[in-house]
Amino acid sequence: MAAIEIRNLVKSFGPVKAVDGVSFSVEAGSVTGYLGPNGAGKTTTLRCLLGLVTPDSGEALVNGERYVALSDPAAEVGAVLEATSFHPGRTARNHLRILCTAAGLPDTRADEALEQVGLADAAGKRVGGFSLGMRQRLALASALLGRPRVYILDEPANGLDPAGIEWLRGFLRHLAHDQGAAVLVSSHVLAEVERTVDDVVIIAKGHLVRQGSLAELTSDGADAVRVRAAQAADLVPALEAAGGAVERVEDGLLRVRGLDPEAVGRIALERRVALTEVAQERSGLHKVFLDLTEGR
Ligand SMILES: Nc1ncnc2c1ncn2[C@@H]1O[C@H](COP(=O)(O)OP(=O)(O)OP(=O)(O)O)[C@@H](O)[C@H]1O
Repeated sequence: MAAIEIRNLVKSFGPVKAVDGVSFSVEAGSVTGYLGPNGAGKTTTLRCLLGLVTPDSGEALVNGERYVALSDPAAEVGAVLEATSFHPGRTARNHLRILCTAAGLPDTRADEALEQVGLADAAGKRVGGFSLGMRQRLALASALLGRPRVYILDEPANGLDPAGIEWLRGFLRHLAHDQGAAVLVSSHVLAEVERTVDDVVIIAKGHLVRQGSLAELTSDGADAVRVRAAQAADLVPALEAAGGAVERVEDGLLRVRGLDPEAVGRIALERRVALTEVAQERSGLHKVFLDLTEGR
């Protein structure tokens, strides 16, 4: 049984099909990035998983159950949703203690969770004065309270500075790889999660576009360099001698695998061939995501 399972999920809001037949699963011990442009349907999917939205059809299951059927939700799944609201007058510690009480957890979990997210020093401060990044950490602390093994995080990197994003990366990987948790993390910025995730699910306009492992996403080996030159044919022997696999796309246009643009440029210079174009072509999931998000 997968820790998180989405099966043929469909949800419309009036005429808008927010999620239209999406299926994927997340296993324990791995971080899955749920990626897509703004409005793709990511938040709706996650809200279905957390029982906040009722699907029109299909299923969104945590540990094989619908969220509403979980007997002790705080101990099974931790969530960070977009735009979590906090009472501004409450301290971080009190905010978490209230959640502990509601979930039947000891108060001591509040300080432990604050420590885990690096907010121990701010435990007694009012949340109203917190930066967006601190609020994100506090939201994450609330997800940790019941020590669940499944995490559903909607854009958790929002508002974090580069150091915060680096910290979050290490933290999510630790949860999954060292503690065996299943982590599903949404983002509309590929670069944010690229070094965090093991697997990737990409959606756009409510449809699943691609899913695969990170290895497939970043399969540099399959990336190619586009080379355009009037005398492109003169370059072929030298490119091949340097280890490139050359495809002749059309007269004056080559696609070279196994060499980077810099190496191609150096060879062209040595051969005195004037290039009119030299560009990295992305393949696989990387290209799919860029095609979906470019210009947005
Ligand atoms: N409660 C709602 N009422 C009406 N339309 C909604 C509602 N929630 C979502 N939508 C619409 O459903 C579509 C998918 O939205 P969703 O928030 O799931 O996308 P997303 O991928 O999370 O986007 P973002 O990255 O901007 O958060 C959008 O067109 C959105 O406007």
